[in-house]
Amino acid sequence: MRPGKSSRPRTRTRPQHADAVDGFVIAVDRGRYQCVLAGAERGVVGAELPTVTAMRARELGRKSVVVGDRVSLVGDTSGAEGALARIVRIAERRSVLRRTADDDETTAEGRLERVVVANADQLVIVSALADPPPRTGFIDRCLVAAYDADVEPLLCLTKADLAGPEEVLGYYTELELPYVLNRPDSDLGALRALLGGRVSVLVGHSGVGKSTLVNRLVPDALRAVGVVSAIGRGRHTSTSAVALRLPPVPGVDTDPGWIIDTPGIRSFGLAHVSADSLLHGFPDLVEGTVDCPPNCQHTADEAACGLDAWVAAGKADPRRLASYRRLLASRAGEGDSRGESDQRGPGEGDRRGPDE
Ligand SMILES: Nc1nc2c(ncn2[C@@H]2O[C@H](COP(=O)(O)OP(=O)(O)OP(=O)(O)O)[C@@H](O)[C@H]2O)c(=O)[nH]1
Ligand SMILES: [Zn+2]
Repeated sequence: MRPGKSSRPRTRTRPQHADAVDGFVIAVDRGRYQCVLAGAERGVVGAELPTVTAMRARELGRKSVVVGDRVSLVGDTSGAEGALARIVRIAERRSVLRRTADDDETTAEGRLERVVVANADQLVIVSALADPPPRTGFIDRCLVAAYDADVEPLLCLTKADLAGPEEVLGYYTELELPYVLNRPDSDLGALRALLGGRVSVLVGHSGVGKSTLVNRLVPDALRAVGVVSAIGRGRHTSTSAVALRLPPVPGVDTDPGWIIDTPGIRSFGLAHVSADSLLHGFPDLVEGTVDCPPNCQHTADEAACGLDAWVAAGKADPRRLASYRRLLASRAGEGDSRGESDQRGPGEGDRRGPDE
């Protein structure tokens, strides 16, 4: 079952792991990591996507491994039943998305690990146009998380058969936000094209039609092979993010991409995002801050904040400023309520915080 085992040197302290193979982490469940070997990841067409189960090598120390991580694997990477490989290296992450403080406090993994997804290229913000009505506050929060993580946002507006997109799109006119409209009978071609060649994270509130969309994008059969049989093994899994391989588009030779579904993630945390970075989620407001006093927190109680005049002059939608300030306040709350170290260091005690 384990080719070459007897002929290999069995030193446990090989410094470099020259024989390590590259893998892509698609699911995490109770200290076990499901990885797809590089190569298989791109090349496999059809149902079978072989996965390797791995655990963390002790040498990783306290470094976490999350879905989307590119890792180096040693040991038994055959993927055979019962085989266990070891993750010995985590490649530098090109992006990191963190969850909010209140998500998934019930598991040890959830409490310890705030990073949910690494190396995403795109954040697909799924929002219904009706039933439930769109929540721009949620979309704004996701946009901030995306810009902060250097992940491209894509607005996916579902239930377009129930309501038009004009109001939502009107709110975002200044942003030139890429978007797709979805209805039960719509052709997914445009969306698939935007997902091609990338790792895209899907996020959305309950009821917006995210599962419906994921089911249409990735047929059940593919998922059963890719993840359920690999980690489910008949028991309930506590996984909070799962990468799913998109099926190849007939007649198209390019990489169809991956989607990462985030069933347990209600939103993304912004406690680590500075007030100025938060502003990057509101490019329509940025210019309005050029005349702000130094260290302006841009909150409503900053008497000299330039944003009030900017909005009063009709340069931006007042709802956008209100949304920005709500996020500023909630971000401070996230840090406070969970005892997380917030942005204001002890040395800054004489400066008032954003929400006080
Ligand atoms: N009219 C309409 N209904 C839809 C559409 N997409 C999904 N639905 C319905 O909306 C409801 C919620 O869809 P789900 O896919 O379960 O929503 P979800 O976002 O996954 O929500 P959770 O399962 O709670 O996480 C279901 O009754 C779907 O049939 C759509 O495009 N148009
Ligand atoms: Zn200001």
